Amino acid sequence: MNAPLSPPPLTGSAVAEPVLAVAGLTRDFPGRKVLQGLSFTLAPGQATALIGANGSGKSTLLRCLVRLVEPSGGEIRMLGRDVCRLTPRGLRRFRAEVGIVWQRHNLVPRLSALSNVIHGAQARIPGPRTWAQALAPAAVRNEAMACLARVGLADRALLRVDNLSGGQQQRVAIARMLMQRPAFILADEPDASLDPQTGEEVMSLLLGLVREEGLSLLVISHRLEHTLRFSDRILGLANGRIALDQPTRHANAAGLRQFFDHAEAA
Ligand SMILES: Nc1ncnc2c1ncn2[C@@H]1O[C@H](COP(=O)(O)OP(=O)(O)OP(=O)(O)O)[C@@H](O)[C@H]1O
Repeated sequence: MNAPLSPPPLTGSAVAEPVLAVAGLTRDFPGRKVLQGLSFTLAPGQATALIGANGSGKSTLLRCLVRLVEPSGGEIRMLGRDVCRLTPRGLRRFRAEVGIVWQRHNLVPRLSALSNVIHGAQARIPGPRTWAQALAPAAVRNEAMACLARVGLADRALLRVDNLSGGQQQRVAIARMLMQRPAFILADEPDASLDPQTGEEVMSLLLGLVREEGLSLLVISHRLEHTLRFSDRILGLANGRIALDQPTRHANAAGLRQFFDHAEAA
C-alpha cells in the first residue's frame, strides 16, 4: 500500500484555523511533573509525528488532548472546541469526532471485522440497532464496508477478527475509527507490535488518510524511519516541553538521534 508522500501545499493550511492549539499545558503525577507548560499549534490536513524518549510524556499528552487524562493546567483548543471547559455531554460528542488509534486496538475478538467496524458508528448513531452486523441499517453496513475497503480488507469483512493477523486487526481498528467520520486522528504507536513491513503499511495507510481525505494526524512512533517517511512535521518532547519542532523535509535520522541523546543527557 503506497501512500503519496508529497506534502500538502502550504497555501490554505498556512492560513486556516489550527485544528489544534495547545497553550501552557501541564500535567502532574504524584512526585513528577510530566508536562511542564507545553505549547504548539497544528494546521489542518497535516501529519505530525510526536517523538521523545521513553517516559517523556507522549502518551500523557495525547490522552490529555481528549481528557482521558485530565490536564493539571493550560488550554486546549481542538476542532473549534475549548476542550478543558467541555461539559460531560460536550466531551462525549467531541470525543466522537476524534479518531484514536492505539497500539492495542481493543477489537471484540469473537465478532466479525464488519461488526467491529459498525461499532465505530455507535457514538454518531446511538441505539442497539447499530451494534450487530445483521441488524445494522443498510446505510451503516454499506459505510462500514466502504471503510473496510478503504483499509484494503473488504474481502475479510465476515471473518472473525481473532482469525486475522495483527496487521489486519490494526487495519480493522482504523476502519472502525473511520466510521466515526473523524476530522482529526490521534495515533499512539500504531506501528508498535507489528513486523516492520506491516507497521510500514499501517503508517502509510494513516498518511494516505491525511493526503487523500484531508484528515489531520498526530502520531507517536518510536521508529525514526517511520517518523521521517510518514509525517510533514516532527515535534519532540523533552523535559515536559516541546524541545524540537521541525518540518520533516528538513529532518534526518542523525539529527533526530542527536535530539534523543541531548534529551537523555538533560
Ligand atoms: N496514571 C499515572 N500515574 C502516575 N504516573 C504516570 C501515570 N501515567 C503516566 N505516568 C508517568 O508519566 C511519565 C510519562 O509517561 P508516558 O506514558 O506519557 O510516556 P511516553 O513518552 O508515552 O513513554 P513511552 O515512550 O515509554 O510509551 C512516566 O514517568 C510515567 O510513569
